[in-house]
Amino acid sequence: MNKKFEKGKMVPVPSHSIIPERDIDKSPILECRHLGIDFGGLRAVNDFNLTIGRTEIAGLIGPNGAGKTTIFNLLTKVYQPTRGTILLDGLDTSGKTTAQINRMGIARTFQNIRLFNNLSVEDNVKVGLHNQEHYSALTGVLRLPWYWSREKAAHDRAMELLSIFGMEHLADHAAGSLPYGAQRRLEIVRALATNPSLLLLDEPAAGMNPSETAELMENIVKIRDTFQIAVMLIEHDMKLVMNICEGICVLNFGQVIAKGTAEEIQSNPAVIEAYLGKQKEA
Ligand SMILES: Nc1ncnc2c1ncn2[C@@H]1O[C@H](COP(=O)(O)OP(=O)(O)OP(=O)(O)O)[C@@H](O)[C@H]1O
Repeated sequence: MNKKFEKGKMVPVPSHSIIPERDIDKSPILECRHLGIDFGGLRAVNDFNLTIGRTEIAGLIGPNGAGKTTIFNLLTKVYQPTRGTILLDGLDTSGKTTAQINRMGIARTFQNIRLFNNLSVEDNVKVGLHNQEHYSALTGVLRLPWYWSREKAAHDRAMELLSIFGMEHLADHAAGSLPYGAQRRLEIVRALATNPSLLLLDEPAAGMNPSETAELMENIVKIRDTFQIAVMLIEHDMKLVMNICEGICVLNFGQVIAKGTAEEIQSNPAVIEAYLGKQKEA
């Protein structure tokens, strides 16, 4: 039987639940084929192959410097690959820009929070929503009726998205004034506002306390279930990864050393030596 993470523990879910089986084989949302990038003489990522299902929560783990963030940068075209192909929903993303990739359906958060600190919480979300807006500059400058109806829709949508994390009451606050955990949640909301089919989260639990992390786990699953999207996350918090990721990929020195379920990964000797073993020593 499937299990899901709820109120701090794994619980069985009934068979009619929308929590999917791993759906990799049903036209994956993402496929990386022989992906690689060199920085001068350094092969930061090499022969990276990965397939992610449409509603899968996937984990990318590995020791510091293994190449995890570089893979996110490749997926979002911050870097163009030296080798290999990335297919998003079956479409080759070669030569696309970061903005084009976002419109194609990949949104991300960053290891170091990147909010507009002086803008309100609501306006930070609207920045993501405006990726979807199509009214002309003239409509905006002249404040034509169409503009106001779009602005009302944007406000309503921003509040709806903020409600995922129970943050509607913070809408008017400056983003920079929020506590750290709330800023991380706002980054996720802003990424969701761009309407992605694949959400990339770079260390979403970094700096969170255990109760915030437990709540985050529930919310990541809730986001996947509500929006029916795929989530790929980089995370050093093994409890989070092992509890909510259906598929886990382990990198070391830019190479995949293991792929599988939490159970398979935890008992893989190469992983224990390269990653979990090192954690135990620490
Ligand atoms: N723009 C760049 N120029 C040169 N080297 C880079 C660049 N970006 C990343 N690297 C190198 O590539 C390797 C992988 O770095 P990356 O940041 O992807 O690792 P990571 O697995 O995300 O690490 P961490 O868990 O510490 O965030 C490192 O050796 C890093 O120094």
